[in-house]
Amino acid sequence: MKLQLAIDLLNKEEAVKLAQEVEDFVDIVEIGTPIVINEGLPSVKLMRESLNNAQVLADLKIMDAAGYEVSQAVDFGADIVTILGVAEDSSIKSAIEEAHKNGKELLVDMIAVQNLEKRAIELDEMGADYIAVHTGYDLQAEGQSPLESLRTVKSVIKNSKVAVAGGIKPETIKSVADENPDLIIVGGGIANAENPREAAKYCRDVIDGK
Ligand SMILES: O=C([C@H](O)CO)[C@H](O)[C@H](O)COP(=O)(O)O
Repeated sequence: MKLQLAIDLLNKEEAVKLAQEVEDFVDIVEIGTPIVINEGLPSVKLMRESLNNAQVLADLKIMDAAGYEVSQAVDFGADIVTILGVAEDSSIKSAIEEAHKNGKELLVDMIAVQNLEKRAIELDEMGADYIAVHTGYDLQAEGQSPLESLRTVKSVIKNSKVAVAGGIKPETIKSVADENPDLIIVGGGIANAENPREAAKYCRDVIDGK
């Protein structure tokens, strides 16, 4: 099981500082959508150049022109790029093809997908590397969590890895880890913690079963 730190609400220099502080405990560092919107792909490049071993995920949430967008993110140093599960099949397929051509991975974000089971089966067959169930900020504000969706998607896919995101905190990560996803994504639970390094270590220990 891998741990990803999602960084959303900082500028790129602050994001690098946070990532370096917790890099020992995380497998993947995400440059979140708000950072990409505010500062563009140079934020991905700066993160890639600033880390030692962690992979860098560019949370582009691609919807169209997918092959091109993936190629750009890869050129700027992304190891994993995200696309939305509600995108057209042709977009998903070209994104997968472009990522794999470059030895990189594609994560499909299931935010706003209505029929999770059906779409997860289709994405699995298309060859998505990760299928991520995700309760976004706006539904978190309504009290929703991604646990039930995680169970649904896990029960139907055969080849893709399953990721889970949305409001996961050190206090709740154990209940998520118990479902055995391949990747747990924690954003504010680490980034907004009083001591982010301690929060990241705690999450790592739970994932490692310590
Ligand atoms: O993808 C995200 C969200 O849509 C804002 O861009 C977050 O990175 C994701 O939800 C993880 O962050 P937390 O919910 O704060 O754990």
